Amino acid sequence: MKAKLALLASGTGTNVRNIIAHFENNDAITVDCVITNKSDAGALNFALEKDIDAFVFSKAEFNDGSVLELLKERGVTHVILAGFLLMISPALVDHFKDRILNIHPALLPNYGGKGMYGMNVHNAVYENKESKSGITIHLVNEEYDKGKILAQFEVDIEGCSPEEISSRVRDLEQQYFPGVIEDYITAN
Ligand SMILES: Nc1nc2c(c(=O)[nH]1)N[C@@H](CN(C=O)c1ccc(C(=O)N[C@@H](CCC(=O)O)C(=O)O)cc1)CN2
Ligand SMILES: NCC(=O)N[C@@H]1O[C@H](COP(=O)([O-])[O-])[C@@H](O)[C@H]1O
Repeated sequence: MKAKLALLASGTGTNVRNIIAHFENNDAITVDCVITNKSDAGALNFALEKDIDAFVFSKAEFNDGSVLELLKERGVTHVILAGFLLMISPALVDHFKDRILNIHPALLPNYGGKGMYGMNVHNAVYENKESKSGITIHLVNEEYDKGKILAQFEVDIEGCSPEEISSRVRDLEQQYFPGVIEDYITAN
């Protein structure tokens, strides 16, 4: 069965851009749409550049069933959280059970949960003088960052500033996230 992805993002969209590029010539797995809660999200521009439908919804609409309805109407099979900063509702988690993937910019279970996003994560890792950081790709359940871990990748961060940590972690995201998505969908 062909897979249709909805990419959810709130920020600059480097992961959205990378995922779109990765699946551009893939007939089995396609990017159906990009959805954001921020009208100024960079992710919107990357979608429009590639003629991929893009939508902006409010936080309320993510929770009142509007986004779920759109996903059903479009026949989306998997939801990819690519720097999405709102809690995914129980209704969405239930409908897409084991079919929502998230990337977290740290080595869970450490440095996860409410408030742990973007530079907040890298600042905390820096303050705790960690020698390593990395990324975690996991299934999404009803809590922040508690779903089944699918993959983790580490990077040395000795002597790095929070900004340098962010850069090294982003490199891991670019290198691994699309492939983990593809492997998971292909195997399940
Ligand atoms: N049901 C789930 N929803 C989401 C998950 C998840 O695992 N289960 N992952 C997050 C992504 N994420 C970490 O990977 C994350 C994103 C945002 C927050 C957070 O604290 N957000 C703030 C609001 C920020 C804003 O509005 O700009 C908050 O909730 O107060 C924590 C973790 C995506 N959704
Ligand atoms: N906890 C969630 C979280 O912090 N996600 C992080 O937001 C960034 C989005 O960047 P992008 O918009 O350039 O893809 C990424 O580093 C991603 O890991």
